[in-house]
Amino acid sequence: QSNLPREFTEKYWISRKIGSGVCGEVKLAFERDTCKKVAVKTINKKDFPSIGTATRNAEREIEILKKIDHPCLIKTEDFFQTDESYYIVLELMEGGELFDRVKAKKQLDESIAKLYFYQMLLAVKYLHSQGIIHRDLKPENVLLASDNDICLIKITDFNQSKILEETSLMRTLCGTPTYLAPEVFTDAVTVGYGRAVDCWSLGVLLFVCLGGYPPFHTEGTDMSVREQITQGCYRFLPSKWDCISEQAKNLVKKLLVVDPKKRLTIEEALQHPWMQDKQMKTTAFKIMYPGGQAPSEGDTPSTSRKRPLDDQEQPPG
Ligand SMILES: CCC/C(=N\NC(=N)N)c1ccc(NC(=O)c2cc3cc(OC)ccc3[nH]2)cc1
Repeated sequence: QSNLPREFTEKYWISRKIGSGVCGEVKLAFERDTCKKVAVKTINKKDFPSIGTATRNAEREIEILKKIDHPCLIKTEDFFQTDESYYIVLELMEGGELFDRVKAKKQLDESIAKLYFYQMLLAVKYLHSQGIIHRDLKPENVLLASDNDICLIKITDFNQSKILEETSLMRTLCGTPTYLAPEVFTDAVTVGYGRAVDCWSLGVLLFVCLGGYPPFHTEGTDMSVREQITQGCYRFLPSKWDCISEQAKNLVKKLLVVDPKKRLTIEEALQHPWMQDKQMKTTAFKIMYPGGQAPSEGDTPSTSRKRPLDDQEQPPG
């Protein structure tokens, strides 16, 4: 054990390593008084090229982790730090990473992939509503609550996330443009599509869950992965995709659109025919809100909704 803070070891008993990421590892731990199982993510401050960004990144991630509140986003339970590392105590997701589940199953049943994808859409919709772009959505960063196929998922790892704040361009475009050059307007039209990067990644995630292999990869082609992505060049291999519905394929196609302005938004993905599945949504709400009612106006101030939950988050009538 690298020198864990004393107040940490007084409260928790560290067991074994359960996952490892690029910037630190995840260990299983037990809260001494309650014997409750938790996950402890260690983020080493020194494992980064430029020390400054590491600490700033980790502090921003911790700021995000403390601010977010959604059933499909990882929650922190406790937090410690030493000069070398941050120790973040998290709810334990016993099912591990979606990456390993897809690998073990080869490809997910369409109904299971739909249940997980619906939860991912609601989680990312919530993040975007809080002005946060994840920017690193991948199967390694989607955790499963249990070993059952029907289970809650949570998105994690906000290391690459970005908090959208008001920009000087926004303030400029509010004023009278008497002296404003034309290119400020023409360049401005592409501004505000930061969220679209998460929609592309969700398209790749859905492709991997359904097909069991990534749409853009190295083997079997002489195009670089970069070229495949910039040209939107991928294939539905018949052996893997013949058993999958046209509607599912259609949603993948509409997310893996190269032009961010033409790509489906989260809202549009939630409206897609493949997502109009009352039984799946009923199941999703039961695992997301086991206590019963989904939050509505006012009783969960932390969601600070400007308007009542639209039909996406209301339990299906
Ligand atoms: C610090 C919180 C965000 C974070 N990573 N952040 C980052 N990489 N900068 C992060 C990254 C990974 C995890 N992973 C887990 O909690 C986890 C639980 C688990 C259980 C497993 O088997 C039972 C296997 C892998 C697991 N990972 C939790 C949080």
